[in-house]
Amino acid sequence: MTDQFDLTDDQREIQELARRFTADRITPHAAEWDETHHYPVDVWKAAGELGFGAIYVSEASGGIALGRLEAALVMEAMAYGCPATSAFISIHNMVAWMIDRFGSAAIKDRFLPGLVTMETIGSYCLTEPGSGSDAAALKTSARRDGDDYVLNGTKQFISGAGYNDLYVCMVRTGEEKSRGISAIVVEKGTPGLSFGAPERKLGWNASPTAQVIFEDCRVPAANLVGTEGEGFRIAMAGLDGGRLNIGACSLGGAQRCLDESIRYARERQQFGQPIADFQNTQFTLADMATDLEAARALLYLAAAKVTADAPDKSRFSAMAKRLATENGSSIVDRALQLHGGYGYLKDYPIERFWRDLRVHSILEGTNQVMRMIVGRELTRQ
Ligand SMILES: CCCCCCCC(=O)SCCNC(=O)CCNC(=O)[C@H](O)C(C)(C)COP(=O)(O)OP(=O)(O)OC[C@H]1O[C@@H](n2cnc3c(N)ncnc32)[C@H](O)[C@@H]1OP(=O)(O)O
Repeated sequence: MTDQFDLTDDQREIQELARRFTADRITPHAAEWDETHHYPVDVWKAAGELGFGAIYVSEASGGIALGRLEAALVMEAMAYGCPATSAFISIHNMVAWMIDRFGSAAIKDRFLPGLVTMETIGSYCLTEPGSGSDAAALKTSARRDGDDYVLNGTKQFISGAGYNDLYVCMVRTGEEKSRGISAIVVEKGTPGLSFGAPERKLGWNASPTAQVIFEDCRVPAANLVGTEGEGFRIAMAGLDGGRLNIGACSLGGAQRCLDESIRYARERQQFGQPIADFQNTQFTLADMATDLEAARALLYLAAAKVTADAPDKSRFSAMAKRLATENGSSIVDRALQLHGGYGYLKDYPIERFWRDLRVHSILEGTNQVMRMIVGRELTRQ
């Protein structure tokens, strides 16, 4: 359990704060949000007041300047109630950090105060209809025209599209594949910016997903994050942290399903005894707990490496994301099996976690891309 990990008092404090927030504001409503596809913006604002919108943004920019382990603790705690909500907070934190870490003083002053409090909410726009895993093949163009860039193209699978206020978009400003990409902030309401119809999904219903469409969308050149051509590296650096957070969301969801399974196994009677007394149940629970702790240990180690900016941080982040999301889905699947027919019903929370966690092996880099990152680094001369 997390409690046995050697956390500092400050880390326990933020973990406890996130757990209380989740118990009060997220868990009681998560099933309804899933059912009604509700995007809980009011809950974001309350999370922002606690500093959860800018967990690893510097104090100079108004953030709470904690490390990636603290961020993982918050994501994990929130995902215990609703993985989709927690994952959305993760994306917002990634966007705020990218602006803080790479943005000019002017764009930090302009955009970070709202992002930090979650008065304004940010989206991350990398994927396109024709470029998913091969992100550097993106085509959305940004042509320089005077003091502006003029954007044309479409971004795909964008969380919060149409609802959120700021879109950090990776766009093509040059010919060279990854070095011809820049990052730019586009504000909602900019002429030429529109959104596709909401995607109909298996899960993650509390987080809307749609296309972001640019048609001669004129954006001030001052909105560039970093320098021209730096966008791909900024996008990848953001994902080093984002992938940890998604892994942490899987840990939180899996922990909830393990706890629900233990409770159910003690209560459910079959063949004259609680199913918890059967060796099959005990072995299943034992494996679920072991797989969860193994993934958690690797993820916390990876978080420490990203905080320390260690040379192997990207590899560890990829390994941790892969293990936590795969173990997470497998734990939830076993929880569903242990619940029998009831696990398949919406009367129990398991099926929602099963649907929500499934996408974590796909987004913020498929687990095949995670293996590619690890394999490349291991075999590099
Ligand atoms: C409900 C919704 C369902 C679907 C949701 C989908 C949501 C999303 O879309 S989230 C976005 C997910 N997309 C991804 O994760 C993209 C996956 N792909 C990748 O990560 C990369 O393209 C990857 C790893 C395959 C590498 O690509 P590749 O084109 O070979 O680039 P590569 O040569 O490694 O690197 C190019 C440059 O970036 C730099 N770079 C690479 N990784 C990093 C990093 N982690 N940090 C900093 N710089 C980096 C490299 O050093 C290199 O720099 P330089 O040009 O100076 O040498």
